[in-house]
Amino acid sequence: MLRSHRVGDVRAAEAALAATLPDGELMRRASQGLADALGHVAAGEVVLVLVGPGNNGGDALYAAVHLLGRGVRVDLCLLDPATVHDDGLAAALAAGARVVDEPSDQSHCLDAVFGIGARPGLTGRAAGWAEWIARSRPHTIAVDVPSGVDVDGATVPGAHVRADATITFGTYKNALLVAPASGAAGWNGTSIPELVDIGLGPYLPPPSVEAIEPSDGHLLEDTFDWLRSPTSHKYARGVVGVAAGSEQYAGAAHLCVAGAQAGMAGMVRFLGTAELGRRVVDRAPEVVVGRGRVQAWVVGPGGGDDAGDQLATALEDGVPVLVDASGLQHLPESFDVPALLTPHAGELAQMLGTDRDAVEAEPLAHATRAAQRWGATVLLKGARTLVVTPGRATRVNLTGSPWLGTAGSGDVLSGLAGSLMAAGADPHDAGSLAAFLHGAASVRANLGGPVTASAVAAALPGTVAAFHDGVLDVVRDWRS
Ligand SMILES: NC(=O)C1=CN([C@@H]2O[C@H](COP(=O)(O)OP(=O)(O)OC[C@H]3O[C@@H](n4cnc5c(N)ncnc54)[C@H](OP(=O)(O)O)[C@@H]3O)[C@@H](O)[C@H]2O)[C@@H](O)CC1
Ligand SMILES: Nc1ncnc2c1ncn2[C@@H]1O[C@H](COP(=O)(O)OP(=O)(O)O)[C@@H](O)[C@H]1O
Repeated sequence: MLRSHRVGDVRAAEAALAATLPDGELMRRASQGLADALGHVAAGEVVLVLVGPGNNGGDALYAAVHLLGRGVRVDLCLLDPATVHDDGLAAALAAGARVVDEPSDQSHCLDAVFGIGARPGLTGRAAGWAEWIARSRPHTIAVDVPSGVDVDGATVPGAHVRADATITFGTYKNALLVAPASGAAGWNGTSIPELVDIGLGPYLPPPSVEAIEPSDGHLLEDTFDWLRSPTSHKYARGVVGVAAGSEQYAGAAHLCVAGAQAGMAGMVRFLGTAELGRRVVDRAPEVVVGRGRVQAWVVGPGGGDDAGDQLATALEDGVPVLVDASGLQHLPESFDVPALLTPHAGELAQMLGTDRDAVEAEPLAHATRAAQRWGATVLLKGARTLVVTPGRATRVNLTGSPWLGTAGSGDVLSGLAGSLMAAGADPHDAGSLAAFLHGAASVRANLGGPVTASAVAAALPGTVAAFHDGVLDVVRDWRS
């Protein structure tokens, strides 16, 4: 699991760790890690270091000393000479760095303007530097976080640096994992921002945000008891009820069922018109049509006018329910059963009475508001799907690629997540595991190119097996 922490928690952990160490040891570790991560910069090349007023600037100044020792040339732009980290500046100057007034034609840049002490949005010279980076495109590495982003809220309310990569210290910060701020951190293809271990681990509280990784396949056995039982049977695995599809969106029934069949449940029960039921069974003969006992419901994907009635009927069963698409327009005041709501940004905006742009600008805040409002788990679909449950660490999904934004892929996701709930996962685990597997399946189906929702569903069983066996390799393809 990748974990990120809020600034206040990082500062408290740093203080507790620093109290056990000689003065300056933490910055020594951070700057050494930073210099190691800059191993690709060759002797003779020029790095421009943008130096702010605090410890973030200090980290970069000491890293510059290592670079200069390797024959790299270092130019320094100081935001304010009066507030710069004095000892760091003296060390860098003694090692051969030179101070320049403004950026010019340097091919490498180290953004050490602000770190976790940042107030969001750059102004004055710092904003000008961010513009220079956007215009001149030096290869830019952000120190700890890209300057100007909102570190905890993971938003980008004003001018900020867009980096090619970020080297962060001790633990991830929310802005590095969660959109839209993560877009400034320089996710590149299959790689992720680099974490330098400075020994913070034992001092950190539970995370604010976490992300499932390919090595977390143990989560399946942790979550689904029957996986370890030699005597398990289809009812032990659970039955998922799918009320999806309509005359207009008949395909949603197939895709949702395909997702559900690729999940952990032992049986899929379909509820819809007789005609739709016949078509579903034609394509998936394992599916049982009609009412009956289920351990979880999926209601709403591709639903028609009867989505509200279907949701009311499902809720009478007293089992966990996943509500998607048109079902989201008929939410009760609150839920008596565990509930997983799976809107995209437009649907969440409608639920909260705001507009899509507002949700996309602040997805974490809006998903959190909805989770609190309905006392439910909210899975906000998007490039960085969020799963928010009151009282739990938010999960962000880091698998997939932009190719996953294709018609019907949300229907596959809801079937899969519902199937995981029927098989015993709570909404938080079901939503986050489903988002992880769904994204990974899309990349495995066709790394670097288009996929259909059907292809994603077809790749799911193999993805589940590889995850379980600990042999998942490439699971994401992001560029920012
Ligand atoms: N703590 C540790 O032990 C370790 C810390 N480490 C490193 O320290 C970094 C945190 O350093 P930091 O606390 O000095 O804050 P930093 O981000 O450099 O900001 C400096 C000051 O800038 C100002 N300011 C902020 N935003 C602004 C804006 N938009 N526009 C204008 N001004 C703005 C604000 O000052 P103010 O204006 O509020 O007086 C702020 O206090 C951390 O990210 C990591 O790199 C590592 O070495 C490991 C050990
Ligand atoms: N840019 C993107 N990068 C990665 N995944 C995306 C992107 N855009 C959308 N997705 C994923 O694709 C799915 C789309 O779901 P949804 O919007 O409900 O589509 P549909 O209604 O057509 O099924 C979600 O799982 C979402 O997280």
